[in-house]
Amino acid sequence: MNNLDTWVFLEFSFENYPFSFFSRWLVLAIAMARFYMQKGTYKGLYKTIQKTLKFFQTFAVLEVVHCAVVRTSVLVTGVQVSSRIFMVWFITHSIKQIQNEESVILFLVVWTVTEITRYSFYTFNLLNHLPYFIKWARYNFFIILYPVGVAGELLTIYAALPYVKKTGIFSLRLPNKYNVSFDYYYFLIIVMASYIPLFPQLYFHMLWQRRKVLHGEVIVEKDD
Ligand SMILES: CCCCCCCCCCCCC[C@@H](O)CC(=O)SCCNC(=O)CCNC(=O)[C@H](O)C(C)(C)COP(=O)(O)OP(=O)(O)OC[C@H]1O[C@@H](n2cnc3c(N)ncnc32)[C@H](O)[C@@H]1OP(=O)(O)O
Repeated sequence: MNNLDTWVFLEFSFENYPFSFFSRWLVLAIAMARFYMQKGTYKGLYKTIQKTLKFFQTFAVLEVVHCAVVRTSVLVTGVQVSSRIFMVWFITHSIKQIQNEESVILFLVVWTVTEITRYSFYTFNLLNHLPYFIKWARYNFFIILYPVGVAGELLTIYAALPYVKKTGIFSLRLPNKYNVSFDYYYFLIIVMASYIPLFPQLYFHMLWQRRKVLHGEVIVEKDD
């Protein structure tokens, strides 16, 4: 195998990708911890880690592709991945004024802890040597981390609203040659509102998984 083949194998083979995702999020955690220890502040943290974050989180679309081979819901995974990609590219990347908000650091830390736990779970599971602590962490941490992460995301979108209104970013006003109008400000309000029906579905999905894995209960979930 040449270098490219090796890279493609490591990145895209089903057996290896949990480990590669685990190591990426670990790299991000180390970068965040180093930044905070050196500077003593979270201001500027996003700017320092943004390239790594965008690269890793964008690659998470592979998770939707991998739904073809793992026992997981494409709908749940799709909502989870698309909301994260939306946060990364259409909120924090695009609206620079909010990059130093505490809420950004909040969801970044929560995502990182979650993904390190989740991918270490998948990695050890595939190796058939799963330490109980990792299994326990996978199916307990989310109880707190999910709502905290969602709060971080919603507060960040909320903080972006005044800038979106002021700059008119991603909005299309009439008159224009397509004769259509689009207001990103109201779109963001709809996105925030959509957490109300969608988030409980993701949360209950995880609660069902928890009961199945930790307590051996078999639950038939209605799915796509
Ligand atoms: C265009 C604008 C869109 C805007 C949309 C706005 C609405 C959004 C509302 C919702 C927002 C969510 C926000 C979110 O970003 C917030 C956070 O994440 S905060 C941080 C806390 N988060 C979590 O804890 C996430 C927990 N949730 C999940 O992990 C997910 O539900 C999911 C990623 C889908 C994983 O669920 P899954 O069904 O896969 O459960 P399991 O992990 O138990 O796995 C089931 C079985 O599949 C095997 N598996 C799965 N993936 C892999 C893999 N990659 N490699 C190997 N094996 C894998 C796993 O081992 C299980 O197998 P088995 O049954 O044999 O044990």
